[in-house]
Order: sequence, then C-alpha cells, then structure tokens
Amino acid sequence: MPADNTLTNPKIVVLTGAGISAESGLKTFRDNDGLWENHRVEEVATPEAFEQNPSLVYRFYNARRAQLQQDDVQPNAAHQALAKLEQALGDDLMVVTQNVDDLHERGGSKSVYHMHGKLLSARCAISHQSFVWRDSFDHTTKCPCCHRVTLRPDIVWFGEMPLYMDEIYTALAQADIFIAIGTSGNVYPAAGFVQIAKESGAYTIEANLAPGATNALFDQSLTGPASQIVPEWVN
Ligand SMILES: CC(C)NC(=O)[C@H](Cc1c[nH]c2ccccc12)NC(=O)[C@H](CCCC/N=C(/NCCC(=O)O)S[C@H]1O[C@H](COP(=O)(O)OP(=O)(O)OC[C@H]2O[C@@H](n3cnc4c(N)ncnc43)[C@H](O)[C@@H]2O)[C@@H](O)[C@H]1O)NC(=O)OCc1ccccc1
Repeated sequence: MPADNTLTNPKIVVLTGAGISAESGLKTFRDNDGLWENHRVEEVATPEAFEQNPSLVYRFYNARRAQLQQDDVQPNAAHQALAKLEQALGDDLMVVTQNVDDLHERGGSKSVYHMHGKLLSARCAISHQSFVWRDSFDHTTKCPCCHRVTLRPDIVWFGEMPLYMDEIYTALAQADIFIAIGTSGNVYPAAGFVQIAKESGAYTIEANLAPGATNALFDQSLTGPASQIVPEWVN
C-alpha cells in the first residue's frame, strides 16, 4: 500500500489494460503486432469498418468472444486481488478497465467501469440500450426493442467517446492514489488519466511488465507480471 500510510481509507482509482488479462490467456493488443487476420486492430475497431463491412467486424468480436469463453481462460491473482481490495475499501475504490472481457467480474469485482465496452453484450445503435450477448446475434439481428435497426457490438471504437467519462473524471479529481495496471499508455483518453490524477495531487503508480509510454509521469513503478505485483501491492 502507498508510501505515506497515513491515509486510513484512501480514495483509489485503478485503471487496467490488456496486460492484467495476459496471464489469463488473452492476447494483448501489442501481441501479433496489433494485427487480427492481417487487419490493424484500429481498422476493424471503428464505426467506419462496421458501416462498410459489419460481418467482418462481427467475425472479429466473435473470435474474441470464443477466446474469452475457452475453459482455460480464467481470472488470475491480479483480478482476485482487486476484488479483495474492493471488499476492504468499498466505494473508496473505483476500478476502470479498458478491457472488454469479463475477468474482473469473474474474479469477484462487483463494480467495474468498462470505459471501452463489453464483449458479452450488444447495443441498439439508436437507444444505446445494451442486451446480453446471444450467439444467435449477427449483423442482421434487429434490436429486440425498436425492431428498427440492427444491433451493434457494445464496444467503444476508435473515434467514439468512451463510457463513464464524467464519473471517471470526478473520481480522478478526488483520488489519493491512481494506479495503472497492464496498460501501455498509447490509447487516449485513458492514457491521459495519470496527468489528471497527478494535477489533483494523487500519488501515481504504474504496475506493468515493462515501463509504458507515459511511465515518466508516474511517482512509482512496480515492474513484473500483474498476477505477482498486484497482490503484493494490495497486501
Ligand atoms: C491508437 C491511439 C493513438 N488512438 C487513440 O488514442 C484514439 C484517438 C485519439 C484521441 N485522443 C488522442 C490524443 C492523442 C492521440 C490520439 C488520440 N482514441 C480514441 O479514438 C478514443 C477511443 C479509444 C477506444 C478504442 N477502443 C478500444 N478497445 C475497444 C475495442 C476492442 O477492444 O476491440 S482501445 C483498446 O486498445 C487499447 C490497448 O491498450 P492496452 O490495454 O494498454 O494494451 P496493450 O496491448 O497496448 O499493452 C499491454 C500492456 O500490458 C503490459 N503487460 C503485458 N503482459 C503483462 C503482464 N503479465 N503483467 C503486467 N503487464 C503486462 C505490456 O507491457 C503493455 O504495456 C485499450 O484501450 C483497449 O481497450 N476515443 C476518443 O478519443 O473519442 C473522442 C474523445 C476525446 C476526448 C475525451 C473523450 C473522447
């Protein structure tokens, strides 16, 4: 826990990225050089790609869902340690993830802000209402509510506004501690959270296998596999 252990119930904001799920068997974006079937991820994860070729985008996310639902893909000690921290801190802890997998929840976390959406739900392109994913869904599935438009993956694509930005900015402004776990700091606005936390006086920690693109902005670096360094930090 933080250097100055004067804080009894510190307000903590945790930001996680693909690195926290790497040891659970999920590829990070940097693996395979960010390519999927020779498509740059930034190419298939855009509203334009969905407009032009919805079945390609559905195939991309079906492949990610299939990977997530493999038996050997399970939450690891880092996910479980954050769930334990949530029990200790309650509302003083906010877990924000860039990940679209459900490993935080399967690791026991009750409150997780998926700022880039979720794999296991679909969304109506008009009402933005979310529906639990069904394998019968494809690029022709109509919204069960308005029956007017097709459902789209419940994912925040490049060029789209991430979710929960007001709640996140409010929490960053009140944070005593900000820790970024398993993220390379290349994608904004998430990569900018450390700067906002710092400006509001928070103590900032980067926990990663290797220093990320914004490492210099952090007060402290914890280096190693998340399943090791996160439980050590929590205990
Ligand atoms: C590529 C980048 C330059 N582009 C952007 O950032 C763009 C454009 C942009 C906006 N502002 C900018 C400013 C400057 C430059 C560019 C921009 N951003 C956007 O379009 C965003 C939307 C971005 C979201 C796109 N969707 C995703 N995901 C869902 C899809 C899907 O999943 O398919 S992004 C996706 O990529 C990112 C991948 O990054 P990481 O998770 O960090 O993963 P990565 O593989 O890179 O790194 C893994 C790390 O883990 C470490 N690691 C590996 N193993 C382990 C291990 N075992 N233990 C510990 N660590 C480990 C590695 O060392 C490494 O450091 C994640 O965010 C992930 O969610 N929208 C937006 O800006 O809207 C307007 C706006 C403006 C202001 C305020 C609000 C809104």
